[in-house]
Amino acid sequence: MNARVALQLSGIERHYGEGDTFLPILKGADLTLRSGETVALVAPSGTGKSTLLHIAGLLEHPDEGEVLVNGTSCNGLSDDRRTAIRRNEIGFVYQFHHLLPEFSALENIMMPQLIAGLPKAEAAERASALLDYMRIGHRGSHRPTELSGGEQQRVAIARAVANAPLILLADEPTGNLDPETAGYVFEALEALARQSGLAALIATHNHELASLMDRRVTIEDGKVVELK
Ligand SMILES: Nc1ncnc2c1ncn2[C@@H]1O[C@H](COP(=O)(O)OP(=O)(O)OP(=O)(O)O)[C@@H](O)[C@H]1O
Repeated sequence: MNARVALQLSGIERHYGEGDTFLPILKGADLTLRSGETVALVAPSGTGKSTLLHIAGLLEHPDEGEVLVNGTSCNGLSDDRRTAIRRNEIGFVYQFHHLLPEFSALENIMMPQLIAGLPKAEAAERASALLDYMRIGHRGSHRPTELSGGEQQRVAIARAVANAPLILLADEPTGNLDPETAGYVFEALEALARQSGLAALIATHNHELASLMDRRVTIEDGKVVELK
């Protein structure tokens, strides 16, 4: 595949604790993610999936190694610059949706666009199109508590891609959903990646859903290893 490299992690090292509690988690992890590809990160609990996603998403610094987003090395950038790259290039989806409860589904999806300076009408139009794409166009005026778990998660995905990021990072996005809805959410992520050239890295414990992605990787002894 010759698509451009959206995210490159090289030689990532990360530990927690010191002295007696020293716990090395990532020990030279490498990963390349290209535009339009979906990669499942399937690894046992505690091996460092969330740690890797946080480092990839510029939420944490590695002890060693380099993170390149769209060719830009993020090592040594100011916090402001890292925040700007995160806002413009990276979307996040978590196991629990983290939607703002006092706003409607539509408003939740508009929010990142308004923060990015888009006019209200344009943000509303794009939010509405994303809701349609996720097949929940009829639920736009509802608040998160009025939506089912699967609907909430689809709103969260729509919000994560509202500013057309280059990279989508998802940490157990279907962990609390029933199998049918989980399959639906994975399909939506896949279709988005294919259509918009998004590069998606999705941590999941679900091997069946992982098999829907272009590639599967795991973490073994602190390194990223390709799964067949
Ligand atoms: N802030 C922290 N301080 C100390 N240890 C931590 C910290 N964050 C994570 N850890 C430990 O690092 C290891 C990796 O954590 P991480 O959350 O990345 O794993 P994971 O693969 O995402 O696990 P799960 O599938 O259970 O979410 C775990 O053993 C965890 O207890």
